[in-house]
Amino acid sequence: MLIQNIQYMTASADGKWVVNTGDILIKDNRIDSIGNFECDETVEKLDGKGMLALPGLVNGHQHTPMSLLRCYSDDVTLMTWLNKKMLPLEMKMNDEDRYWGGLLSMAEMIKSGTTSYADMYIGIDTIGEAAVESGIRSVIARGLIAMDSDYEGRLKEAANVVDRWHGKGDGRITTMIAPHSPYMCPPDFLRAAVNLSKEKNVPLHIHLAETKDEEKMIQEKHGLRPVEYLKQAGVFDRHVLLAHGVHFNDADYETLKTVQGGIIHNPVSNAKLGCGISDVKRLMDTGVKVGLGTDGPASASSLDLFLEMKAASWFQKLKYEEAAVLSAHDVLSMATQNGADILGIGDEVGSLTVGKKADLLLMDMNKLHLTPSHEHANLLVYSATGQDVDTVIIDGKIVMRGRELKTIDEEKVIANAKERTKELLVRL
Ligand SMILES: N[C@@H](CCSC[C@H]1O[C@@H](n2cnc3c(=O)[nH]cnc32)[C@H](O)[C@@H]1O)C(=O)O
Ligand SMILES: [Zn+2]
Repeated sequence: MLIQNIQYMTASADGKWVVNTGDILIKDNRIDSIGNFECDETVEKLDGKGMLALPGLVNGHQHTPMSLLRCYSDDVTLMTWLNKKMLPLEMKMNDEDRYWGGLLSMAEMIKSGTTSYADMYIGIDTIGEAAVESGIRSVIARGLIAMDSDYEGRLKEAANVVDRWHGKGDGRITTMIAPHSPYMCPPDFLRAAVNLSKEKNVPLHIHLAETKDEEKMIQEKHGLRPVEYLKQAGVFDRHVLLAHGVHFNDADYETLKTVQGGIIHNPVSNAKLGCGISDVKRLMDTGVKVGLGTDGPASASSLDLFLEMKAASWFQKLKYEEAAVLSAHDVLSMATQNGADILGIGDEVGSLTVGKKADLLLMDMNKLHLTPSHEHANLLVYSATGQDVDTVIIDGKIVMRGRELKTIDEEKVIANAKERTKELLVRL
């Protein structure tokens, strides 16, 4: 496929995003070359005039089936939301619910420009199926909570997810091991999860330092800070995706200095659940990689990463009372290459680079709110929304064109998601 006459964004070594114009040639599932070409008529052409190409966005932390619980419980603290509202309903969810909820999330993500994302949930087989069907790039993991004593069964399920799914969907599906959080995993269970990630040679995915309550709980139970607790269990010996990272002290930043992987910042979820504002500037100054995520649709309520980019930048500027903090350029890198690196797929995706997998979006720039274009990075972060994404290509395949999904029947997903939700509520 040849995308002709397109403006495209690449990040230079100093972290600044620049715009170029040319043609992008995609062969099979990779970016073959970028420049100016003539191709014969056998090559599919895509006119890029008026469009701006970007690397596909990476949503680094998700619980896709929770789309069925969107706006079911809001305006309460995290621990009330999770224990009183989410978990009881999630216990009643079946595979069919998770399939349609998963697909609903994937459709929403693709429509707003997300091409890769990380999922932590249960009933992963149905999520895997939905991911393969939708064409999205997905890093899936069985969320591990020590709710009963069947640790072995849960760890086995997590291992099975890796065995069955790693590399599926033409390599679009990869896997992780996901102990839920310090407060949901006792030490031996957490250590067993770390060992499993070693054994299976896949990264870890865990919630960390999301609330002050968490800090208190871990202190009371184990006499440690959440970061120390993870350190003692060997979490930082592995590549790890740490979701949230809001509450750290000086010693924590010191520990995080050498972390492989990094923090996925979920500003909208953190704001809505009243958790606090992660110190992204300090993390970055410390040398910790920071990516962006929405968290589940029941906490963020929207899966539009363009909204997260705005929130990330706004909140840091407010926190520091300094407009120069967390520029649009930094935020674009968080939503692309940084996220891809933290998901362990940064060699393959995250930038428009020859040889990488062809995951990209074409933004329709012919819009009132995107006119004029002095500085594209600023325009993308501060003015654009997911609705401005016109075309999405994942793994060399067009999954959306002219805002029409090619792999997912949108109306069918909406109808089924509504139906599943109705039935789920009856079961409660
Ligand atoms: N409930 C499952 C495993 C959970 S996987 C992912 C879990 O993370 C929960 N979750 C979603 N967002 C957040 C968050 O921001 N912090 C903590 N947990 C969350 C969500 O409710 C879901 O139960 C079991 O029975 O084994
Ligand atoms: Zn979460």
